[in-house]
Amino acid sequence: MPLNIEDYALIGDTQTAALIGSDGCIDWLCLPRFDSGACLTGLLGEPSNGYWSMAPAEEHRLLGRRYRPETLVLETDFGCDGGTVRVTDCMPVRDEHPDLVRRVEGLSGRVRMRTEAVVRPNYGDIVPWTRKYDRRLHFVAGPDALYLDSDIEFDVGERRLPSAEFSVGEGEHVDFRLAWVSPHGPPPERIDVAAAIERTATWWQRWAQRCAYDGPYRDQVVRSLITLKALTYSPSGGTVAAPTTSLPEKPGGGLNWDYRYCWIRDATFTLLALLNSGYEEEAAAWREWLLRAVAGEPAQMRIMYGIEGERHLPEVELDWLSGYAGSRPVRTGNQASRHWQLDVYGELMDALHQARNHGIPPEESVWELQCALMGFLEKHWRDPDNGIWEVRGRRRQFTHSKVMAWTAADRAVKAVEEFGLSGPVERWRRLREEIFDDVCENGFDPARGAFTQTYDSPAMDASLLQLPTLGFLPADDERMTGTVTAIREELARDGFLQRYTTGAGGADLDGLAPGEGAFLPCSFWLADNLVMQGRVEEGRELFERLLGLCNDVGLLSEEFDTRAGRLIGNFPQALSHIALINTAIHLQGTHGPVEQRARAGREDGGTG
Ligand SMILES: OC[C@H]1O[C@H](O[C@H]2O[C@H](CO)[C@@H](O)[C@H](O)[C@H]2O)[C@H](O)[C@@H](O)[C@@H]1O
Repeated sequence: MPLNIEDYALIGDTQTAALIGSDGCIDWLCLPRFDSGACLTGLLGEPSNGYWSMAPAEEHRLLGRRYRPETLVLETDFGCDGGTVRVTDCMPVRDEHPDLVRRVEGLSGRVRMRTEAVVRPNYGDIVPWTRKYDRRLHFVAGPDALYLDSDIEFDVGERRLPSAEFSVGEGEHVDFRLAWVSPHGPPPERIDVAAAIERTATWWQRWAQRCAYDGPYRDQVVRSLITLKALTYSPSGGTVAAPTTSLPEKPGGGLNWDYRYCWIRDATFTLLALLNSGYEEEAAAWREWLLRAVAGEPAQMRIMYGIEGERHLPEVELDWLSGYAGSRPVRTGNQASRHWQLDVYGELMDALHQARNHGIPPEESVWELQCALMGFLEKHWRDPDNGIWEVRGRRRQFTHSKVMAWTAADRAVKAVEEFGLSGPVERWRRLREEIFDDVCENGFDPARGAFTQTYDSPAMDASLLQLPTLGFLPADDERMTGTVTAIREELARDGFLQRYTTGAGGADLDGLAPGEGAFLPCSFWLADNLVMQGRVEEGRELFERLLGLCNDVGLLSEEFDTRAGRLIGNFPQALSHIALINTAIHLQGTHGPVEQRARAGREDGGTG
């Protein structure tokens, strides 16, 4: 039986990441980048696909685990008859070699430990050539070469399953370091593991200290910010949606996607969360990534890119992997990269508007790009699209997508009005009004008093909760209060929200089998709406219930299975943590991200 998804913790070096179970086992590690082939892939298959365990050899129990305060350095404590022991894990912030370090420390008594380092490059497909030089193991497989240095000797065995047993007494320690090198590079020098851990802890603490939020949810906000920072590929500034692929939306099912890419949508929300938490530098780096990625013909803009802005992300099934809890297929790449999703234009225009509002220094090419995008949008906003949820059925007239087209027009108008940029503002004003009228006429069901998912169906969609946040209508407009009521009636599961209805009717929309859980970002958006409607305590109550879904180290995945009471989907998921940060700031009553976006849309009666 695999561990539950919530039993994992994240470590990373802002270029890649690993997941460590509460049993001390690393079951997921991609080197050297987030999107590289994993060399430990037990998470998505069998132990033979790679893992690195570290735990007492005899019967034992988990005493607790935690991150060191405001860091991404993980401590896991185990107890057994012989005594207690701590395993400290982290990925040092990148210098010469991508690496992961582990320190085992005796806390009391004497504990016999066992470790197994089954390195299997290319997503667990390859048994590497393994050589041993005293306390160093060398694994080679094609483009991957890894070195495992330790204070003890491993026994490699004939089956190339390196393992070791050793004991630690109180005050003693045993160190390990796994480093990746390019196969033609020189072997890495040995390092001082204790110093690397301290340096890494200090780096994260300094970073976390810049957090401007000082409200009652600071611990959760800082953990979420650290998670976002860990998911941001530092050389380019692009943020991956999650560090994993194919953790299922429904255990045992086929809704398994690769999230190790940068979605314009998710990255835009990240930018807003960072800006509002005091991280202007990261926000500026993100904007640079964005400009590089989308450079070129607006018609060729993608909804997602690789971490360096790559466009070719073909979806492939890894048939040698049995999947997390049998959830097949395991996929790499993402077919959604070929989608037409209208909302990304609005998200991009909004993000650049917010960046200007925050004083991120202007760049000449930015406005040029925005004008080109507007030209494209003017011609195409009426086209059906795949929508914010990336449905794989036929393209539709999604109400949320049209509202995002309105957002693009609105922010273009504001760029001229508020920042003195030049453009055909009259034309954009007319466009904004035309889209507004179109949405109110075709995307609103007067009988139900609610906006609907598409122009041709009465179904509800939680993305419509974004309308007041974007400034399309005030939250207390009766069309919005009606929409919130209808969304809760149709999509609430134990108080949390699904994105849309799957199953009868829904399966047709998606072209995929039904069965997903409550989508956590949408549930935070519901809390935002309640707060904006003045129902602050109701909003807070929902927010605190959502905080209760965080695992023991403060992490959230994309969805929650309300029946099983488990986190599901890729993990940890940036969108969920972004929504957490935004709602926490919103609840604090400052002019947080939600209100700022809403004001941006409303102030001049932008509703046409
Ligand atoms: O559920 C089907 C879709 O799931 C993924 O999309 C979701 O994740 C994206 C990244 O966080 C998010 O931007 C999107 O709004 C979500 O619906 C997956 O990438 C798609 O391929 C898949 O169709």
